[in-house]
Amino acid sequence: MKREEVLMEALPYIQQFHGQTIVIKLGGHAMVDEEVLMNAIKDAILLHYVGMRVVLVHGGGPEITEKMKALGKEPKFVGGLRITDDETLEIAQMVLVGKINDGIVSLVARCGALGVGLSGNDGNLIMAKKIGKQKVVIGDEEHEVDLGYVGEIERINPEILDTLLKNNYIGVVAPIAIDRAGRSLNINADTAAGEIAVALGAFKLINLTDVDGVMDKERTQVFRRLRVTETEDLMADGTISEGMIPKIGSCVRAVRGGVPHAHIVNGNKPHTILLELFTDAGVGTMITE
Ligand SMILES: Nc1ncnc2c1ncn2[C@@H]1O[C@H](COP(=O)(O)OP(=O)(O)O)[C@@H](O)[C@H]1O
Ligand SMILES: CC(=O)N[C@@H](CCC(=O)OP(=O)(O)O)C(=O)O
Repeated sequence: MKREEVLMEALPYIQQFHGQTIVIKLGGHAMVDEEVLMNAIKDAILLHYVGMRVVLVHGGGPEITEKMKALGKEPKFVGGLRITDDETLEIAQMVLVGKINDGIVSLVARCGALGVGLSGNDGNLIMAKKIGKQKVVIGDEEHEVDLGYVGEIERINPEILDTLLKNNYIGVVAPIAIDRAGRSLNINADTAAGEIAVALGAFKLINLTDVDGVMDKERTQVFRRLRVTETEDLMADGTISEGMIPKIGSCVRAVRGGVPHAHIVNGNKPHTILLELFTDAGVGTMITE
């Protein structure tokens, strides 16, 4: 395709997206490779300059795990959620808020835009309550495990993000929430991104991961478009498993909550966000109601 044709193919999308809000979840694996992260941020900045209101919600699970191990702590998960004691919460806050969030804001600045870093504590952005005890089956026996300082989201107060977006900043959000008593809780970043997309009335939620999208059971083909009911069938027959479950969960929450499209794309390949949004064919999976 000629260069002018590529640009003209993007025009109707640019017109449609202008002034709309987009929430991009940066997956934990992208966080350990600066080049991968930089490519995603460059795409986000292009979206910002074509007039979209951009919010980046990041993970950092692999880095929290690494830091815990370095400090002699063994990471444990129940249903994909990290069991979080006092010390783990401190490590998670250090890694997510102190390191990763700040690092992303710096990269945004290096790419020529202004980012503001927030955790869910800021302006009561993400309010949550402790999940508490969860049932797990070990062998033949059912046990109850207390997840500790892990939160389930009760409410998003998007005013602080709205204020930043209105003033032309890119919002960068770490997955830490605050409870009613003002204590911090660790929350899953996919869930946070879905809830924030709903609360902001976003036009799109993009979830970046390490595969090309939602794939069939044999992992040979990517589904380009899926309806919520189809994702439910793929969950029921085990096609969607492991780390893909919370991603689909947050996409389903988002589209059910009024976000017209949620996308899952490969963050390890350069500029997949732009190719998914600005080309007719797309490159990942688009989920709609
Ligand atoms: N149907 C599916 N299609 C694609 N990937 C799947 C599917 N089911 C499970 N997965 C797994 O989900 C993983 C993505 O989740 P995860 O590793 O948690 O990503 P991230 O760290 O980017 O948040 C993929 O690498 C893949 O192993
Ligand atoms: C409660 C819980 O599990 N919180 C996550 C927060 C980070 C996250 O979600 O990071 P990814 O997107 O990289 O998985 C954790 O501690 O790993």
